[in-house]
Amino acid sequence: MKEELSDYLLKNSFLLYPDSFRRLREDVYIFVAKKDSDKKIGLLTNGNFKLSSPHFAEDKYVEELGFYINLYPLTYENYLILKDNFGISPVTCKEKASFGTGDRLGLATPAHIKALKNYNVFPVLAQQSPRELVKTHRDFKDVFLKVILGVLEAGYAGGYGADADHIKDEKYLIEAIDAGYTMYTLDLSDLLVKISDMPKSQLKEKAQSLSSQSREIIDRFKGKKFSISTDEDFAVSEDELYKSALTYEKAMKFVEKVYGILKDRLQHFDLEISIDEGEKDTTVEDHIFVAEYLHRKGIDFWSLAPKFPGEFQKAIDYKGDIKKFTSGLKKHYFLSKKLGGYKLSLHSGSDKFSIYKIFNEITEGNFHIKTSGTSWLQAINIIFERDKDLFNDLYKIALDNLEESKKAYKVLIDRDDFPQTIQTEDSQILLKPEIKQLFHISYGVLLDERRKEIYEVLNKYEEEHYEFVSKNIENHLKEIFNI
Ligand SMILES: O=C(O)[C@@H](O)[C@@H](O)[C@H](O)C(=O)CO
Repeated sequence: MKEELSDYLLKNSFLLYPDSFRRLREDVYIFVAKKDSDKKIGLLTNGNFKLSSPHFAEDKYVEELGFYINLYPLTYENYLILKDNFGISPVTCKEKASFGTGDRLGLATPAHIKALKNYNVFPVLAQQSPRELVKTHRDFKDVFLKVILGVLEAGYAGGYGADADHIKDEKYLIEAIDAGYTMYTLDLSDLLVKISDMPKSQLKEKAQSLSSQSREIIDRFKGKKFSISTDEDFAVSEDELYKSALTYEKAMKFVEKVYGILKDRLQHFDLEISIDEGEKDTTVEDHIFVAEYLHRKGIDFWSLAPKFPGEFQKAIDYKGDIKKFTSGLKKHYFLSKKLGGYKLSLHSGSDKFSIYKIFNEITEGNFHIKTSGTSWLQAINIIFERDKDLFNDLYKIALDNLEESKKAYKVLIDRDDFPQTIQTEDSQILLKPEIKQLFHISYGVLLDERRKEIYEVLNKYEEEHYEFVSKNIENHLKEIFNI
């Protein structure tokens, strides 16, 4: 039947995505088809199941298929009808290992699935932060819908999650809840109290105002010794615990508030606490304070993203001392087991090839890794391959706006690191770390200035784009799982 459908669609100028064609129930088949760059959800039915605003030919009975055919835009309304009938929604994660793939352009989900489905890892496909939404002029619903479309296009019937990433306020939280996200990453970085320049006397004075719960945590853990293995142990410092309490207590109130909202509105969700974008590495005392505080408030979080030793800059490999990273990771993992069953999450996880294996090994496969910009860079790679003029244009725009783009991301590049024009004959040029970072953080301005042109190239070379994205994610996974 797939071939007949494909022929029929072709006659009507639509291209069928063959993997998308599947039976949802006895009398309903679903598929995705595209005309130019416009993708539609198609249904073959016996005439009694419909979505709204049919686009193709309402209730047209097609003799050679033996079904009625309709094509629909994937609107949120249509998603809800599909969801209620066929359970195509994202779900919370029950697996040990999970991997997040942000898709800034809303085009990459089929490619992400192609790579992820071959590994024992739970895919979190709709992962986007408000920072990314603002820069790409999208919203949580749009990200969500593009992922659903990608899931249907790939014919993927497995579980997957949707991560409202780096939530810092209620407005975005509510938008994500309304859209149907399953994972909520609370980014506490803006709420951390800066104590690094406070004199000791002021610290002491401030400590007087800590809540009784914070004091209890300090009393319970101060001076405690933990043994990771026969030759690895660490002790918890009272001074450091005070500093952690002073730094994090305010942020804990935000988590409490958000948790209350999530509990009121949702039956199931995965909650991630992200403290990786703070100014200093997460100490064991920070970790203990945060996890204990939340547990004592009955807040059951799914994962914690500490700031591990070393630099986790966007788009490039880990920078720093791998021994220190390993030792820090061991302590955090030890604590995550000791304090209660949440996993560790690695943010800025794109291209951190030199530490993936260690991360998997030390966490015994209990981890979450987030990537996003690395998939956007594959779009840039395609443009480099297929349209040098556009690529040169994008390079110039990115350079001209570097200072603005740097405001949102911590990177070490400067205007002086870059030549005025780029050697496009050099096929390795996009592997240079500074070039990767430049494009990685410039997506906002590039989409503002050349959105139409970028999407046109990616639509024209869709298969190649998918190939680039899936190979790249596969390279990440191979390294993680040491394959
Ligand atoms: O760019 C963003 O805002 C996000 O994609 C990231 O910060 C995300 O949390 C991440 O770490 C992806 O690598």
